[in-house]
Amino acid sequence: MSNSSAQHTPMMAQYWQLKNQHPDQIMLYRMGDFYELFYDDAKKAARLLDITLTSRGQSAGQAVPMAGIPHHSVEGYLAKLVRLGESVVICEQVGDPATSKGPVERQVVRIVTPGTLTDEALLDEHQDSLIAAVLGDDQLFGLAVLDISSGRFQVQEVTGETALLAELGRYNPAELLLPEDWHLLDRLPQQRTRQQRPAWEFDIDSARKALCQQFGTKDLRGFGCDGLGLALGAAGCLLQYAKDTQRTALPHIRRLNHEQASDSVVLDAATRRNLELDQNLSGGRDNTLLSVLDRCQTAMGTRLLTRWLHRPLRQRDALEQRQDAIAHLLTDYRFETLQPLLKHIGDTERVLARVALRSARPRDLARLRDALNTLPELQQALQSFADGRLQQLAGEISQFPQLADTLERAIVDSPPAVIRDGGVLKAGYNSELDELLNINENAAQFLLDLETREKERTGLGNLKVGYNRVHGYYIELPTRQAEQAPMDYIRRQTLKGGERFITAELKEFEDKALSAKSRALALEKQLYDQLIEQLIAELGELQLSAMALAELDVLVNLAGRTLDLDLCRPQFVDEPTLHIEQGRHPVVEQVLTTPFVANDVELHDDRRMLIITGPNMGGKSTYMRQTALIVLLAHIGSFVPAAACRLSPVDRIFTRIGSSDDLAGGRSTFMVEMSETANILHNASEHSLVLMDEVGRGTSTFDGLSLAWAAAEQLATLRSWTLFATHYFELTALPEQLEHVANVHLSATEHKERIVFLHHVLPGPASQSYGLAVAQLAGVPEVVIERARQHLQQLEQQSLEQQPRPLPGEVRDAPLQADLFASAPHPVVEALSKINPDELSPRKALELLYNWKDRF
Ligand SMILES: Nc1ncnc2c1ncn2[C@@H]1O[C@H](COP(=O)(O)OP(=O)(O)OP(=O)(O)O)[C@@H](O)[C@H]1O
Repeated sequence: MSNSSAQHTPMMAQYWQLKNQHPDQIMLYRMGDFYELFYDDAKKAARLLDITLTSRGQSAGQAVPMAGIPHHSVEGYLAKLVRLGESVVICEQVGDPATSKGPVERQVVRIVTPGTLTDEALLDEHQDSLIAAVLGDDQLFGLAVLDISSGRFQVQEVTGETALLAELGRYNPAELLLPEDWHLLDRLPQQRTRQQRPAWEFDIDSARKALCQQFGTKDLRGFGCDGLGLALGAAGCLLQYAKDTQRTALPHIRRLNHEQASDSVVLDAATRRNLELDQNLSGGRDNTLLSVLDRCQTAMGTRLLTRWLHRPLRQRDALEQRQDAIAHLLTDYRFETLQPLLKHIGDTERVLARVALRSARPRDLARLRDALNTLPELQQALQSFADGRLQQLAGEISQFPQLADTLERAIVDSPPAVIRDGGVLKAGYNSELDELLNINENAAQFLLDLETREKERTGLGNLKVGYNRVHGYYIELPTRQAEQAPMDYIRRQTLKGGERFITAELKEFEDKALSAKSRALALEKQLYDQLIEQLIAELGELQLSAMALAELDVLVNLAGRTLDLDLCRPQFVDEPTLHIEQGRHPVVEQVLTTPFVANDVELHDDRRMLIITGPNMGGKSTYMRQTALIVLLAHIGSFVPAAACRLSPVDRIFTRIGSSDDLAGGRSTFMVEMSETANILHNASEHSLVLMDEVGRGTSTFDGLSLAWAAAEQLATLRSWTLFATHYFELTALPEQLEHVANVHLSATEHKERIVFLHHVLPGPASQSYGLAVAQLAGVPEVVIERARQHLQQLEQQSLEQQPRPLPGEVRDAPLQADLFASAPHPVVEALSKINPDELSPRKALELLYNWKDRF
């Protein structure tokens, strides 16, 4: 059904005129107190929102399917639709119903899409809400990312598909814009809301112009973006999309940040996931690095800390500045004076974005008022801090005495949620408004007086003066007294038990009161808009202050956490080093009920790889992950969970941990494992930290062992910092062959036939494997364990006969050990072991031979 088909009613004709411009989005069409949905939109919304599908008369000869949402509860429905990945077009009545002929004029005022949200109710305060655009060929990609709820706008060019996917993994945008018919469409992750845009929207020259216009600059040199091509194309498309959806100017988007991959420690998507930075492996937020580290006072602080964790830095200067600031805040517990002040600052960043979009709510302004009122005290505290970065931040946090004063005078202490019904501005802020409100307030007294007067005049004791929204003011008499109403009473309404009247005097009052009320509301709205304009005039300074406040919050938080979690300051050094004394896993140590066993890591130029062996459950993964987390924390400028730490800067952290199917992407466990390994072997350098956990276990023992061996050899050649945990015992021979490789193992012991894990990392290879002991611990039935034990003995015996274990010092080219676990002994061999040839007749022997020949 569309506008083009046959004759519609005037209302439906108007609807189609707007709907045809947004065929793929759900349209909410304002009609009085409801937002209505029609046709397919109604059917879809009924299904998604579980609301009733009805129909509204007929248009063009057919019933019109319809569903409706009360306007005051639209936010909840919007949130649900957007979370389901839908975009929603909001159509409001803009004409005056009293004066319009035919349907009231309507307009699209806003399009709500998953990536362009700014309403507080639709956003998760602890997570950035991003939209990204991407374009490019097989090799070079332009990527632009916008956070419309803060104004942060970033561009970069990335080389290679893996790097692009890693960046998309880092940003995890709620919505992704792509050129139509883009050849790489299928290779991008499925789950995001994607919008395909016409190719011309990515045009680089037009983008350059639009961006300069947005920022009010001649070129993009000031942002270090002039040399970019594809990234600008992506940014141009993104900006246009943001304007289309918001339908208003975007004054808070004031600059473009050019991100360079070389500034940060690269984390690929798998590493981000494996290290459980802000999401655990089951997708939740508990027991993540962020959950342990974040006690920020403001939501914008939490979001900044999350960004830091996802983008560790390589610039030593910047990191040491942060460390100095944390150390300074720790001295004399200075951070404690700032914490309560920062709490008052709130989420200024998002409040300012709503101010810029002119959608700020009264409570936003109240929060901003509280924040601005806190600044003088905060500044005063900062003045006494003699630290470089803290002083810089203090310089960026301005004070806004005039704005603070205006907001203080203007906004009531606890304003209502919306400006619509008034009650937001304080008495005394504007005399005209006060006067209009006075008329209203005096009305109550006037009516009481009138009632007393009329009772006296008429002698009718049951006379009442009242008000109702439809009929206005009235004088009410019970039916039996209505006959006695004076001549000047004009009948207005008959009720069941009474009559309502109006008098000339009451009518005159009503006109004055009602007009005063609507005039007061209009004036209040106008004054409110003026306030917003005043704030917009200082938006740049306000945004700068908010950014600095968020950083201050993160630093104060890191100082606080240093004390609570017993962290130490890591020291960056030039010579290749990774030295950790008594390192701990910050998350595991929080959840354990038993004491955590701290362990050292000692790597340097002559010792770059550790082959880690030990029983299952021994703590290999924990040891490797804690090392990665310590290195990562050092690279965000934080203190780290260890007694001491010295390290040279790393360029990337790679992890090949655990097994996860990528069924949606059509890749098996082993395929995922090998793709990740390939990525590591292609990209690791001598500055990279590589964690390899049980590589090769996804395939047969021979293949797996050979692959693990070769991968370890290659990493040793690349000289990456490598922690290589394995159950292939053969790999413990590697240190004898390769320089700078060493064995360590996780200790365990047996006590009363039960295994006890000590979790200590000790030099040398593990002495035995304990696999069966762990299985027993896990509750595998005793008969199965016993059977496995017999089988193991048999296998070990055979393996010894076929291939003795390497002697210390013996050098081998490649692993040669038998396929220990893949196969049982051949049945012929088994049968042979059971017969005694001396007892066989020649005929029986020949029979057996024929028999075996037939069967095998
Ligand atoms: N240093 C430690 N101190 C105390 N407990 C630890 C320590 N390391 C690990 N653990 C405990 O042991 C459990 C198993 O650790 P982890 O997963 O690291 O073992 P693993 O050797 O990698 O096992 P698998 O080979 O089966 O993967 C952890 O969940 C934790 O409870």
